[in-house]
Amino acid sequence: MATPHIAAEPGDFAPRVLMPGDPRRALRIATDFLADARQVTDVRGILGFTGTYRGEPMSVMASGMGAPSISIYATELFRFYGVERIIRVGTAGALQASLALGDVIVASAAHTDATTATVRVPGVSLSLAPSPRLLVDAITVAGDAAQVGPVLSSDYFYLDRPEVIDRLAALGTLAVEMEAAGLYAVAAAERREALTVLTVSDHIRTGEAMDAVTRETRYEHMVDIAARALLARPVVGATGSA
Ligand SMILES: O=P(O)(O)O[C@H]1O[C@H](CO)[C@@H](O)[C@H]1O
Ligand SMILES: O=c1cc[nH]c(=O)[nH]1
Repeated sequence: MATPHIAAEPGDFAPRVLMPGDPRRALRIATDFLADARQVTDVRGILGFTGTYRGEPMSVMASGMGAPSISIYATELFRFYGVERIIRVGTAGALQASLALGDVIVASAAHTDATTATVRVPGVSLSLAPSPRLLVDAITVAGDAAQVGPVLSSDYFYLDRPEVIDRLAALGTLAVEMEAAGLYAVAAAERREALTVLTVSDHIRTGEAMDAVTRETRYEHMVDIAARALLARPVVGATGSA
């Protein structure tokens, strides 16, 4: 069995998946966090691994960048590989002075300029949000170690729109990234669970930024929160997740 974008067999993925954008971060997370990790797919260089975390099966798979890319992988994992729960573990640019490089954000909602909010129900802009129970689990696990709030999932990495950023920041938006909204829309459509946890890699206000290697490697705190939230409740099936 293979899908157009994943070359794995049935049972190759665990019901719980960590999903960074970067395939190299996926490899590092599998190596650092999972026991007995084995590679299960590498189509287009989008690496996926399955092993165990604290004795429970868990997978790590990259999403690539942007809503179209994560929508493909999340849909195929939910629809064809029995995945029940995905937590994106990504990087983001901070919009608020309260955030510093390396801080962790739990994305309780995702504003977006992508069509993913408006294409599914004509005339309606969907509220794109994580699974409430997964959100509560992550907040409980993180305690004071993460800020919780809305993010902007943008289709644009390079687009100078200070007025948009200012307005979103004034509305309490914590940071900008590119995939949370796409993931939340797919999870709603497939009736599965999803959440996004982010590490601040740069600051839109101050111009501070991690270099590429630090961005790839500084994920321990974020992944620890995400992996423990994934495990917080048993997985009992698509419509009856505990
Ligand atoms: O570090 P990742 O998870 O890829 O996330 C962020 O980094 C990429 C842009 O550099 C986008 O994918 C954005 O969402
Ligand atoms: O999408 C992203 C990710 C990190 N920083 C940004 O400014 N945008």
